[in-house]
Amino acid sequence: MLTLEQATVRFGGRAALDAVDLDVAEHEIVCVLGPSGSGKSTLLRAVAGLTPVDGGRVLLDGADQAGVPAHRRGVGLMFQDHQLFPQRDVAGNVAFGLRVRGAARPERTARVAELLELVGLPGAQRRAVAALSGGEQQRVALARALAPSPRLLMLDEPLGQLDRGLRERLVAELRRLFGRLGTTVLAVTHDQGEAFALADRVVVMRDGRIAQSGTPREVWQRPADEFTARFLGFENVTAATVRGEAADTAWGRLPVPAGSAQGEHPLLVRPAGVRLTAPADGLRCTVETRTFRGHHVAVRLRPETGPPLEAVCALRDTPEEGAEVGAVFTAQEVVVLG
Ligand SMILES: Nc1ncnc2c1ncn2[C@@H]1O[C@H](COP(=O)(O)OP(=O)(O)OP(=O)(O)O)[C@@H](O)[C@H]1O
Repeated sequence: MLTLEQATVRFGGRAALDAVDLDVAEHEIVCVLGPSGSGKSTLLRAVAGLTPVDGGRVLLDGADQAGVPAHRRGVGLMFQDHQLFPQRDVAGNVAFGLRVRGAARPERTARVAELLELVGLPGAQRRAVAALSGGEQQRVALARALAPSPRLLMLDEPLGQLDRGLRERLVAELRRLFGRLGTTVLAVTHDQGEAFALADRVVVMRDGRIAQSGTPREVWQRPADEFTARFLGFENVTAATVRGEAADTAWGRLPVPAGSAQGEHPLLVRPAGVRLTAPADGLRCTVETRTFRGHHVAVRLRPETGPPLEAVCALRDTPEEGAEVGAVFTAQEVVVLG
């Protein structure tokens, strides 16, 4: 339903969006992920019609949007800081887009009630927005964006201001809600957890280009390159020379899955692929730090050769800080990167 063809936006000669091709299907939830300045907001603004494209095309349902102003594109926008109208009550905020569209009062009243029910704030019509919690304000902003039934809903860091626990809850709620409504969503976030929990498809951006696009599982399991792997928080990345099902690296010779690309490539070992043994049975390492993460412990190792390694251990198997251990690598958790 949304197509970008070679979409380009330049600011003073520099491309913030650089010949981007992207398709979003009806009912799909796509999350654009990337570091600060990678062009995520520019992408949203170009689709919304708030920033004109300098090259390429934006199509909605097959129609080129060149020259179509933002308010005629039929897209809903929800920004990071909600931008609720503080002088209006909840109903006044939710009804805003409906009023702009000229909906009659009975229709507005019914729609506002329906939406507040949907976002989990039934009966909140007359409450003052200033008196709402951050999570409640976020729900009101969402109801307001959904009110005119946009064909495409765009969210820019929708949960940016909220604390982690609330974000995790809301993200699960949002996914269920969008699924039920069949909403097509293009969301932007720099938070991987949020993107992976919300999206059917994740698009990773770097310097105005798409570095990788795939299902959360695909991107997580097979990051396309070193940039994406590091951006996702993987630290066990090193240069490697791959021959057959083995790779020579600074950590010694590692097993790699059959069919891996051959020759010189960066190589990623997921932390689950680093198993701890007796020092003599693997790469000798010193345990530097241990970080408790609920059901497991992240262990940072200083190997006798090569960069630091991150491993995960079960709570009861965790070695002491300062202990000498051996590291053994599991081929299934090794990814030869592009
Ligand atoms: N109006 C503007 N004028 C000049 N440069 C701009 C403008 N808007 C964005 N840029 C530049 O374009 C690049 C991409 O910015 P953009 O806001 O799209 O990135 P982002 O990925 O959304 O970043 P963040 O996560 O920090 O919001 C940046 O280098 C930014 O400085």
